[in-house]
Amino acid sequence: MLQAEHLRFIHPGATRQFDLSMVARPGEITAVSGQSGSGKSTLLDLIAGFLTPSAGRLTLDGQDLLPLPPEQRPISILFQSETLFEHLSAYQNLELGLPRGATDLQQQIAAALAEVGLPGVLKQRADTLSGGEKQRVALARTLLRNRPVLLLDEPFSALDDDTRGTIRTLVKSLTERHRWITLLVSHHVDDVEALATRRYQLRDGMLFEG
Ligand SMILES: Nc1ncnc2c1ncn2[C@@H]1O[C@H](COP(=O)(O)OP(=O)(O)OP(=O)(O)O)[C@@H](O)[C@H]1O
Repeated sequence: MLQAEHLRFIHPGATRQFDLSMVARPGEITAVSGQSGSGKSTLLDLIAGFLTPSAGRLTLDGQDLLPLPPEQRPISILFQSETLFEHLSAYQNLELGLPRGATDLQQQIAAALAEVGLPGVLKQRADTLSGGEKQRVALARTLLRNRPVLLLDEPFSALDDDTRGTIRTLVKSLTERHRWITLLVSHHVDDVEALATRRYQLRDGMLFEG
């Protein structure tokens, strides 16, 4: 279980204090909605380690995450537009950041691409993939890195309606199958309706469940 307890933060020069508490459980998608400027990105940045709270606790199954720098946190992030290196192939993008020299790396990467419904794109350059295909490659990267927390920051916004539906279904099934703790930040009510097991509203610097 991922648990934030009274994470406090004030942006430099701002007056509003955030005081954020929530839980997110394995195999579930926890949705956070709120108006523009309510603090959704601030919450994700605190969890990912890009911002440091002035007080509070952040734990994963009891382990304190706050001392860890972003790259050591057991967290993957999926953004609206995927951050693949466009001039590299799907395989090369997936290989980056994985331990070198593993004998079965190629099989692992092929298996991850097959699991996200993209067999056969190993050698294809990222700039020749569609938006939905790039999101699938990014989900394959999450599978390969095997990090238990997935942060989704408006991940479906740039996709057309059909692709949006299929990527949503894929995120839900991967979350359930791999027991990911998935946190979804979205303006879109239909994304939240389709995916969320648990919901929070961000208002006045605080999270309210329901
Ligand atoms: N670097 C910063 N310095 C000062 N204030 C900031 C900074 N970043 C964000 N804020 C303020 O903190 C508040 C929350 O911003 P945040 O980006 O987290 O909201 P959000 O809910 O993600 O908004 P949106 O949905 O528009 O992306 C806003 O009032 C914003 O102006």
